[in-house]
Amino acid sequence: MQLGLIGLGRMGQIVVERTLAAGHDVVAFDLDEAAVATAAEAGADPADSIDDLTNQLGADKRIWLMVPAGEAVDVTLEELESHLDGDDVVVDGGNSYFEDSVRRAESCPAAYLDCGTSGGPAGAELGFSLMVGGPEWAYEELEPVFDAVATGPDGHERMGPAGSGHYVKMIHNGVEYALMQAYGEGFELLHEGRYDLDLESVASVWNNGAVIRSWLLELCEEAFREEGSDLGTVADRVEGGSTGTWTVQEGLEQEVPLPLIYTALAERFGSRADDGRFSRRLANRLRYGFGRHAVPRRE
Ligand SMILES: NC(=O)C1=CN([C@@H]2O[C@H](COP(=O)(O)OP(=O)(O)OC[C@H]3O[C@@H](n4cnc5c(N)ncnc54)[C@H](O)[C@@H]3O)[C@@H](O)[C@H]2O)C=CC1
Ligand SMILES: O=C(CO)[C@H](O)[C@H](O)COP(=O)(O)O
Repeated sequence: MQLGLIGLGRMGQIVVERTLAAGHDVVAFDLDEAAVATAAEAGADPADSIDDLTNQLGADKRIWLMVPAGEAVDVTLEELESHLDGDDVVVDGGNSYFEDSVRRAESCPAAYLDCGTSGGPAGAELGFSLMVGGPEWAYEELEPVFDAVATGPDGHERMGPAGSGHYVKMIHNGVEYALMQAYGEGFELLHEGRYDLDLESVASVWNNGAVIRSWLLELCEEAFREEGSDLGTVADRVEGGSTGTWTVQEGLEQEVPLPLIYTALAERFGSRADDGRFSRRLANRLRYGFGRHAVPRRE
């Protein structure tokens, strides 16, 4: 298959590499020329504009967007619009708000798949977990690419109609916030508590058979190994927050109580006051662990 890839940052480059490794062809475009050059070095055909990208794709275009959620997706779709018809498929693999995806699916001339992507840059080798919403025929058409980008055939699933992929990913992120908060509180108590503990050892022993073992806990272990038990210069400022906010808003609309997710979100907002909480410093470092997000540091 030939795939057009727009957005070649931390996540897009991985989609390029995994798609090429599975024997498909990739035409790659990004506003940043250096990112296009990196994709070309990996074996993709470079494009210098969206016009160029669509010209290089034949009929029945398959295009994957991996640009930041929000305006960049709308701008890209506007530019693509005149090149698309009903036999084409566009995948949005970013963290778009699900209602935006429903709107885009209605107005896009191509079949539109909203694809929640989990695993982050750190999960590149293993492959991602993909939660896909949209028309069944388009999902089936893209299955060879999903097989390549995901951990394999079990790493992707069609969730339902338009919006459902990004809806599931939004709630996944709410869960992610709450889990980070729970690990953060536990390690904060261990850090402030009665014993002088090596937190890397605690995380390591928990990761070997304990009920609470997980990838996030492996990232805690990595964070303590790389930063030290006191987390060194990692600041107590946790960035991000959009997907958690949407999850909490949806909980309110559906009248489903989400006290843990809400508290984790409130902690993030509270962290911007800078009062040194250990749990917030661990959450800050974990966002680097899974997402390669920048780590605010203390002076
Ligand atoms: N980093 C992570 O852990 C994860 C990120 N995501 C989502 O994937 C999407 C991409 O994330 P990252 O790769 O981390 O971001 P990134 O910031 O590393 O890369 C975004 C790329 O898009 C390019 N870009 C921006 N506007 C563009 C436009 N109009 N046309 C063409 N290229 C454009 C930028 O130049 C950049 O190379 C976002 O929606 C993000 O929320 C999803 C799961 C995990
Ligand atoms: O989707 C992700 C992980 O699953 C991204 O890393 C996302 O950026 C995390 O959300 P936030 O930026 O609000 O921490």
